[in-house]
Amino acid sequence: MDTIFALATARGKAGVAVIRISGPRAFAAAESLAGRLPAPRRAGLRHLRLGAEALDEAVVLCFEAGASFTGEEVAELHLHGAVATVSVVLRALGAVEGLRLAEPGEFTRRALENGRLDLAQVEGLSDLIEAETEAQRKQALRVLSGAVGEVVEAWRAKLVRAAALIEATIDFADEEVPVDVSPEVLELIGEVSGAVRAEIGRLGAAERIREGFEVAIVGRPNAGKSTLLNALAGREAAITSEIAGTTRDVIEVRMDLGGLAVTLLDTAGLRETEDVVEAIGVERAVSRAEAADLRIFLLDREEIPLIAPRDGDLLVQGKADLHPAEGLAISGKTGAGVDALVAAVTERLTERAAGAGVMSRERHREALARAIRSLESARDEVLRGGERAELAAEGLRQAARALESLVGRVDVEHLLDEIFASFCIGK
Ligand SMILES: Nc1nc2c(c(=O)[nH]1)N(C=O)[C@@H](CNc1ccc(C(=O)N[C@@H](CCC(=O)O)C(=O)O)cc1)CN2
Ligand SMILES: Nc1nc2c(ncn2[C@@H]2O[C@H](COP(=O)(O)OP(=O)(O)OP(=O)(O)O)[C@@H](O)[C@H]2O)c(=O)[nH]1
Ligand SMILES: [Mg+2]
Repeated sequence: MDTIFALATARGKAGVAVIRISGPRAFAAAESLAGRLPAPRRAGLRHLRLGAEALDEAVVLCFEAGASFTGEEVAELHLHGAVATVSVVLRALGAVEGLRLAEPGEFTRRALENGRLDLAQVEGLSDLIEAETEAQRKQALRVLSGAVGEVVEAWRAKLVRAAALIEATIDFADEEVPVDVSPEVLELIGEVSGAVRAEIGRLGAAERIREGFEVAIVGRPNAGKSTLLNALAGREAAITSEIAGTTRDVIEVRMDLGGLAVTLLDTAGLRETEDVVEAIGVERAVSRAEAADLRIFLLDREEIPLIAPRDGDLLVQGKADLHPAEGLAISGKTGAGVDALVAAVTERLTERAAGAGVMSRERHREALARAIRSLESARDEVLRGGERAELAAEGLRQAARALESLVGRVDVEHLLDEIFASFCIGK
């Protein structure tokens, strides 16, 4: 097994920079620079030297194999965060026999291989590092702490019990008065499918928290959509003008609304048009608005929107500084009503986010759907009864395997490269 090392903190000038070394030669490598190492899990201040050359004065922290993040020997060098310091220490480590630079996510991959984290926790760790808002941080931390593994284990235990009940009747099929286990088996299958379906129902909201909700501003040309976007963004993200048909491309602005990641979309004004380029813009506006989680319809007075609002969408009167208005009314120009609009959007999205479960990816949705299919076929076999018991038990085992793939106990080798490719070096 190679010993790997990398800068674990962000690149560039910083107060402190941490280089992490993991593998069988981690302590030996750290010792070659730092001299006598502090006791494991005790920080010690050391002069790092390469021969006679002083490299830095650093804090050194060691974790023994079996009690570290990766499960291997880990040594950390907490350096002064100068670009030149990091660079000279990385070079010195690269010259140590048996050491090489880590690939992206390789420390975490080792943690997975050594059973320190399950696959869902690895995804949670990846999400945690990507987290920019409070909701993302909370959701990722829950997953990193093993929330997915806990639900999966509870479901799996029920399926294992149901399969065992069936197996028992197969083994004792010759008895005079066979016990009918099917009510209990059906009950267990029903409980697990109900819970799995509920989790599928909560997955969309969790996915939105992870990726961000999309909120589209739509309305007729000149309604003031781009002006509103700029007011919300606090900067001139979109061009505005008195010429109808100014916006053509969809303009995206990322925001944090009450701890939720939101991508706000400014779109082309909706109208029939001879202008080929504008028409493409209108087409994009319609399709992005339809796909968005929420639409803000910016209306002229008494105007009927060109696409249909859905339940929960916001109908807002624009240019409220020019005309008296009722209900939700804003002026992108003066800023009047913008705070109330933000509050209304935040309230609606917060309501949806409240329905989030612990699973948040397409991979999870697929595994849950596979589990449901196997549970349905198992239930059908139980209901048919008699000779089909073996098939019912097999369906239950398949469902259990689908659930286990969530935490990576089976068939996930092919997923790993993709998952780790998105990690930074040093994680
Ligand atoms: N300096 C430093 N800070 C860090 C990390 C790190 O690697 N180094 N982490 C990196 O992500 C996070 C903390 N995660 C960690 C997870 C497990 C262990 C660890 O040593 N686990 C052992 C001992 C557990 C214990 O003492 O209770 C184990 O699980 O056996 C360390 C850090 C955030 N802060
Ligand atoms: N008085 C007033 N004028 C506004 C307001 N919002 C926008 N305008 C003006 O209305 C015109 C159109 O504004 P835009 O924000 O470009 O309108 P838009 O909806 O993005 O238009 P398209 O991109 O063409 O669809 C500009 O001259 C703005 O200055 C407002 O709240 N009050
Ligand atoms: Mg515009």
